[in-house]
Amino acid sequence: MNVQMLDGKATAAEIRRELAERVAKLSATVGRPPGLGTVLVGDDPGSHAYVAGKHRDCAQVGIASIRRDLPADASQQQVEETIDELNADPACTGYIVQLPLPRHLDAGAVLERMDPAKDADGLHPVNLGRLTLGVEAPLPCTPRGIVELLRRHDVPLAGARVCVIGRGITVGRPIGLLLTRRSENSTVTLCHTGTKGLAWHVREADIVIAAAGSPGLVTKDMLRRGAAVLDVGITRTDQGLVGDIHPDAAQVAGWLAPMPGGVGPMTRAMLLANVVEAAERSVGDA
Ligand SMILES: Nc1nc2c(c(=O)[nH]1)N[C@@H](CN(C=O)c1ccc(C(=O)N[C@@H](CCC(=O)O)C(=O)O)cc1)CN2
Repeated sequence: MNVQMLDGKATAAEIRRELAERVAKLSATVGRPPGLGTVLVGDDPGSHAYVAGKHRDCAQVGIASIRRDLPADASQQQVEETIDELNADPACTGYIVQLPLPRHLDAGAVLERMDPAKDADGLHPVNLGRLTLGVEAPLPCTPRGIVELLRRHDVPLAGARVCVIGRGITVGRPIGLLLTRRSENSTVTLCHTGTKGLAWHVREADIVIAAAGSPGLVTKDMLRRGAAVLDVGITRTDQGLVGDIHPDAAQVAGWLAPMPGGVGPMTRAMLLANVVEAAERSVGDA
């Protein structure tokens, strides 16, 4: 089978070029560029790398960066004061709280404290609720990136059977809300560690989205020939990064979003898109 690569790196670069033009227009209209804030708590190397990448992307498209890094032992109160500060900062168009937070912190309370209008990740309960209701809202970055990647590569979505593996807040839970909108019209099955007969569900699917963080979980014998297969799992090992999709899947897949270079770069690009859209909305509201 000749697999078509879903090249997230190239697609994200194209999106950044499109966004840079919109940022230039916004900056001229408003008199200053839109600003993205990040709140990072602790020393997790992966989280540090992702936040650094987000700020590099901002510099590339002309978005201003506001970075708040807190120590691993930061208290709930310290984190919430940082949230209050960003909520009040007019230079901050939107911001994110890098997840996961250290275990001693209440992530739900932190997300709820954000101003929903400044939620660049679409993870505030109000925005997830708006998404559920089908009302305009910033969309969670990875699910939005997945849909954008599939659309820009003409992978058919209407009527497609999608198997999502993983029920996390950033990918597994919200992706079903996006893909079952009338505009996408897919049918989504959400699988997780409690799912019986995972291989059966995967084999039924036209599109498989693996976001379980379980290295090599999906192998070629589980897949329908010609399926679109998206690797969203990232496990850091001594041998480097390992995805949820076994390398042999390329032998039967019709499309493949690899890790690295597939969905990850799209997540970053969609964060920029959310900030630009928030800035455009605020110009419209003024
Ligand atoms: N507040 C949020 N926290 C987290 C999110 C999120 O969307 N919002 N998602 C992930 C981490 N993440 C962005 O924050 C992210 C993950 C992976 C990549 C990426 O580009 N990955 C590379 C490979 C990894 C690497 O090179 O280290 C790739 O797939 O090519 C970008 C962003 C959890 N937390």
